[in-house]
Amino acid sequence: MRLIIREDPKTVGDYIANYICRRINDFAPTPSRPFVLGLPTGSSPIPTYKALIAMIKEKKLSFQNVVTFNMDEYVGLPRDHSESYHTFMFREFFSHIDIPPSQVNILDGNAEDLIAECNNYEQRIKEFGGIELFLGGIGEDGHIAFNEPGSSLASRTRIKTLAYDTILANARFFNNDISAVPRMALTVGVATVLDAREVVVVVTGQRKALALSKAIEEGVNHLWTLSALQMHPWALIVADEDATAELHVKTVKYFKSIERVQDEVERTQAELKARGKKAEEQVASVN
Ligand SMILES: N[C@@H]1[C@@H](O)[C@H](O)[C@@H](COP(=O)(O)O)O[C@@H]1O
Repeated sequence: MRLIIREDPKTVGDYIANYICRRINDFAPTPSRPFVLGLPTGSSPIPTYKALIAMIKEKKLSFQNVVTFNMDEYVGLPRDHSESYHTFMFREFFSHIDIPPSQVNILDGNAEDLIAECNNYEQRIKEFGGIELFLGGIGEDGHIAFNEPGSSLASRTRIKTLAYDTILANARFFNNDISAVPRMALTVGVATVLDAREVVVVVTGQRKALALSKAIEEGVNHLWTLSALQMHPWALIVADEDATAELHVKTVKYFKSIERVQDEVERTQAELKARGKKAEEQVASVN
């Protein structure tokens, strides 16, 4: 697992947006081979969405051949409610970009048969060949998507009862009226996230600091479901300085040094490549 630390939520968002932009452009998606991207809601990914919107407007990136799968949705909240995740995604992201709405997948928390809705979601992900990159956020209790403490690390898309802590945390979106926060949600499972070929998680703010330390400094544990990321072969967490408040100084220094060395390696590789190209050109001009 890699941990990248940036100054604040804005620079975290810029880093992740650049990262996703590079991945999608390198993948060079086409209609028959789209880039399949998993997406979260919450306040943490908003700076990433803002930066991606700017890149798409500047034509550095396109979502024409991107298919998205959102992580979760409340059960029983009307789809057009201002706090449904469906409304959130269109308000904060999809309405501002060039993605055809038919390529957006969001769980339907009002489906007549919620179990069938969850199973079909897993099936649809499979039909697209799996998720290439899953972007996630976390709750204060370390939950990824709505995989609350105690969720099976082998879980798949299903109905989940929300933890009281999550209901309290999300009341801020419902005029601080706890009774207005839905009690249940549909969510991809921990295993659904781990199945993605790459996972990137945004963690910002001091209120996420304990969760971050539990997830990366301690063992894999179902009480902090983000920790399951330790089992993933290609996982990246991008955090701001505030979110590192509970980490050991040694941990922060370690991950910062890894980034420095990685930068050096990449610079050297680029220099060698450029030198090789120049030599090739010289040989070609002599011939
Ligand atoms: N189900 C969502 C999570 O997917 C999200 O990561 C979390 C964090 O939200 P915020 O980024 O606003 O702290 O909120 C909810 O619980």
